[in-house]
Amino acid sequence: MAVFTAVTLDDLHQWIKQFPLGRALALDGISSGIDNSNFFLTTERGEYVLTIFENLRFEQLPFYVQLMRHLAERGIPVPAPVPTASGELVVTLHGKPAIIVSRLSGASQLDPQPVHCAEVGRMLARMHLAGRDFDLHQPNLRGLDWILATAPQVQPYLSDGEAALLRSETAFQSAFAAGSAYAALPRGPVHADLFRNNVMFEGERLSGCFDFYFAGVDTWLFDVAVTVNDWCIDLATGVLDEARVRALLDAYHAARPFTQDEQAAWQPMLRAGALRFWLSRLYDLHLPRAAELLTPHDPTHFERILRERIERAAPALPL
Ligand SMILES: Nc1ncnc2c1ncn2[C@@H]1O[C@H](COP(=O)(O)OP(=O)(O)O)[C@@H](O)[C@H]1O
Ligand SMILES: N[C@@H](CCOP(=O)(O)O)C(=O)O
Repeated sequence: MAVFTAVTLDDLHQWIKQFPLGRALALDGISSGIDNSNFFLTTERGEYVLTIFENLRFEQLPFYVQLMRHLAERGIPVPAPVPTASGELVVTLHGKPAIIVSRLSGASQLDPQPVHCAEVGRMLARMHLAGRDFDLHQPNLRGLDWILATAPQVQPYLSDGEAALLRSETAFQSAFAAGSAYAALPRGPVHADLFRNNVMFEGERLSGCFDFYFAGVDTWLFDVAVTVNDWCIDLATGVLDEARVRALLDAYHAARPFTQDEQAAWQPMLRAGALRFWLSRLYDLHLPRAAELLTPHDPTHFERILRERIERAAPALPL
């Protein structure tokens, strides 16, 4: 998509002076992405990305932007927000919240092999460990509370089979979340949307990850499940590819060993990760946001994944 909000170099001539970046030399809209207006920005000091937030309000941004800064300062390859001379990370441009962040190198790897999955697993474990001393708290806004509030809204639009699955899985997840194993799971800041299109590689080296705008505090295992459900599957069927699952989980485990409680929670958590995105895609399809001008992602993709996780156990977490 897109650029919802047009910006020109002239618009930036005075505006950019609040940043220690020198003059703006070039500005190019980025066509991919569906939530915000993003631009590659070249200044006298280097290469950056300018993001104008189309749906998030100012007060919703500190957690995401401060988390990116926290992780970047600890060597995790995420965009580093650029503060203004007065220390502000979020400013206003054309009446909307905007940030400037460092530009990451590389490109998405949409057909990942085990070597790429291992890199993602290693980086994800390091991200979780680096987030332990992050002092802001915001729940995962697409967690169980959101699921229980959203499911009834989409029910009227569903087939009998879809409606039955949604009812049974929300009941299953409510019972799972009320259990002692779930309560014992390690948790902290999670990305919660680490899909292939939000990570970049240079060859086999992971060079960055971005799009922290679904991040929140949740179980680390939820983040692993979301990631495995996108990086380690046959796209046509949702069936897990054992070599890629093993590569991702073994690399994660080597950096941050999984606990016994996580072993017990692994299968239900893969279902939770599938339910979360099946439901958000159903919502976007049947109840699109006013600003939603694009073809939403296909919900059936995650219905298939959920049914597959229910019917067939995934490879276990490494001990
Ligand atoms: N810091 C960055 N460095 C390099 N490319 C980026 C960066 N942030 C975003 N991009 C590019 O912009 C595209 C859209 O970004 P994304 O965050 O997915 O959009 P949206 O904000 O709509 O979710 C990405 O697919 C990527 O190609
Ligand atoms: N990645 C998720 C969430 C929405 O997608 P995005 O392109 O806005 O990151 C999905 O595919 O449903």
